[in-house]
Amino acid sequence: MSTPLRVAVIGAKGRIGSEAVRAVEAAEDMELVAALGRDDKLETLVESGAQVAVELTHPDAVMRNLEYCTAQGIHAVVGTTGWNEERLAQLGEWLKASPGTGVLIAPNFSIGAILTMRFAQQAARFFESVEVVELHHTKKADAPSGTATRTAQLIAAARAEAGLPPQDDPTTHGLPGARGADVDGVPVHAIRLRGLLAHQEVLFGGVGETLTIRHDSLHHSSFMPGILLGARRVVDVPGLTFGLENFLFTEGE
Ligand SMILES: NC(=O)C1=CN([C@@H]2O[C@H](COP(=O)(O)OP(=O)(O)OC[C@H]3O[C@@H](n4cnc5c(N)ncnc54)[C@H](OP(=O)(O)O)[C@@H]3O)[C@@H](O)[C@H]2O)C=CC1
Ligand SMILES: O=C(O)C1=N[C@H](C(=O)O)C[C@H](O)C1
Repeated sequence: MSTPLRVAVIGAKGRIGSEAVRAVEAAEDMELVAALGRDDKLETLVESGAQVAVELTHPDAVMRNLEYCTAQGIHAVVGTTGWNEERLAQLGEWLKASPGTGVLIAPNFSIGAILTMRFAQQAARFFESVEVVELHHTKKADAPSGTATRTAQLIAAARAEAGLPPQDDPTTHGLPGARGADVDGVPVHAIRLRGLLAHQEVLFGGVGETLTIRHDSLHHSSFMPGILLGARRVVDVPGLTFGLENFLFTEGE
């Protein structure tokens, strides 16, 4: 049997982090070498010999953690949200200074959510209207979700590629926010409700018909196969990979 992959989890006491700790412990080809909470030192990652850090913390913490990991040549699988162009550019600089290190940022690790994005991308060019509704638990720090933002960006790119005009919105009266956030011309609505975990609907409208693509993550276990796959693959893919689909689909699929 080959040597197990040495994996650490940062944010190990959180909702998804605690599930990731259990998943890594249960994986036969991995060894959990560190489980870091807010008060633990990042130096533990080096001391424990971690090859991959799974980063599942908070948008306020993720950059500091990744600066450390990339400087130390520790690969990272990142589920934490809150990404924008500026943050990605900064991460790109750190990776440039650390050739050979791989970072995977996955707005969503669940296969259903990745397929939702893919199907939405495919459907986008056929419909005049599209809106995204994401629904999450009440403890979520960011809105709209990373998944909804990514979904809207992919839809907008597909519409632009197909030569579709911007969506017409005749709203001139009402309350600010009623039409949601504008992500590249796609309205995105964020709902926070007790009892929910992570859910998304992509609603398309055309002449006399609508199409709704819906995904529900009912438990944090839905994210685990994606995290484990990311950890196995990221060690062989230097630089930044954005989206788990890059490790799931073959070219042209
Ligand atoms: N990509 C995906 O598929 C998924 C992504 N997520 C994302 O993962 C992130 C975490 O979500 P969730 O588990 O629900 O959040 P939680 O608040 O439950 O967990 C975050 C954990 O990180 C800890 N933490 C905060 N700062 C640091 C730090 N500097 N170092 C180490 N640990 C730290 C927190 O500690 P404390 O408790 O002391 O505050 C907490 O235990 C979010 O950005 C969320 O959107 C979530 C699910 C799926
Ligand atoms: O905070 C969460 O819970 C989730 N965050 C990710 C996101 O913002 O898209 C993934 C999933 O929706 C759960």
